Amino acid sequence: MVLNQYDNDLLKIKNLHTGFIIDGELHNAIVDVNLDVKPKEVVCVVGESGCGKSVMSLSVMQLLPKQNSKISAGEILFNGEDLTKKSDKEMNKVRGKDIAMIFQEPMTALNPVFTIGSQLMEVLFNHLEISKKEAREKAIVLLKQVGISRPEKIIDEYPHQLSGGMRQRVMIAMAIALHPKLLIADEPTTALDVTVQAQILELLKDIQDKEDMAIMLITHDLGVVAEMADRVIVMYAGQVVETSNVVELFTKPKHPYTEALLGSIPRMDQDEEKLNSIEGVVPSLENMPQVGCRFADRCPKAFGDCTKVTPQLAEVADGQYARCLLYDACHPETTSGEKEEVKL
Ligand SMILES: Nc1ncnc2c1ncn2[C@@H]1O[C@H](COP(=O)(O)OP(=O)(O)OP(=O)(O)O)[C@@H](O)[C@H]1O
Repeated sequence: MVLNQYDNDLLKIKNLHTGFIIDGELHNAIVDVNLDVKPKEVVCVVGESGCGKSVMSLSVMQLLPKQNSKISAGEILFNGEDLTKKSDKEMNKVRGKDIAMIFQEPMTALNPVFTIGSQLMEVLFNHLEISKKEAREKAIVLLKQVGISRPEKIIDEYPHQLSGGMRQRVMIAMAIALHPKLLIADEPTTALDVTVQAQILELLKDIQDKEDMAIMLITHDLGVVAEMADRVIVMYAGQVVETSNVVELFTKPKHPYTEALLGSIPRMDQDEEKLNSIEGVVPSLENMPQVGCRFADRCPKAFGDCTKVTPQLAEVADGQYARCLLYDACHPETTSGEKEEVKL
């Protein structure tokens, strides 16, 4: 694939809508998602459970169940080529080689009845014409590269013989085996304890640097975001509600949902007994508001029009985008911080 000289994005998702067929009707799980990942960039996607992070990433990989899901609109451009137009055979070539993915629980991604070596070698055989001996040597090098000591022994072991952290390292080895330009990591450290989590994040950073690889890291952990991200995409109820570089996101969040997420991080100097949380839940697909802001009923800053006018994602500060009527010129914020109702 040749990078389009007019477009410096490695991945560009445009107006993506992906839905599930429930009781014969298509319900969109993600709506009008726009985002991009530049070469070598670490983009973190954050949001509460159920906000569409995984559906978005599985849409990129074309790994959603065909029988009940559908990309109903939009484009997923990778190096300028639309992945939604590719056949299964073409996507098999992209997966692993150009874009790789790791998941939260490596035990579910690894096959328990095959050795680590045979699973790693299979990735190599799928894309490269090499002998068994060469593949085994490459597999050992890869295991070393992800920090597995005694790789010559581990290569012949089965997944259940390894710790959670080692299994995730094996998954990372499989993911980087073919030097992909983009790694999608869906909650890669959630199932691990904190020390192992820190080691895995360190490893991902190190590999990203050495391999010149971009990472789209999906997480609900803002500590991970602060540690890893160049840029952050905040999702809520199937939509991107804010995108910003990491420093601005933490220092000058724009969307009330981002503010609420940041406000729910426990702080050492907090003397309140109760942790801050965002009241309410993300609406289910069947109960998604079709008009207005999807966060309105949980938003402390909501005003009259928020349930009536659907906000669009718009640039609200240099390089910072938010989907919120607070920044719509028709809905000016008063100096007192109160919102004015627009008089038509
Ligand atoms: N196979 C499926 N069939 C029907 N609905 C689904 C399916 N997979 C996901 N959904 C729905 O799509 C919405 C988005 O789910 P998704 O898994 O992308 O959320 P998420 O942000 O990744 O959450 P988590 O952090 O818990 O993984 C949710 O309402 C979920 O119930």
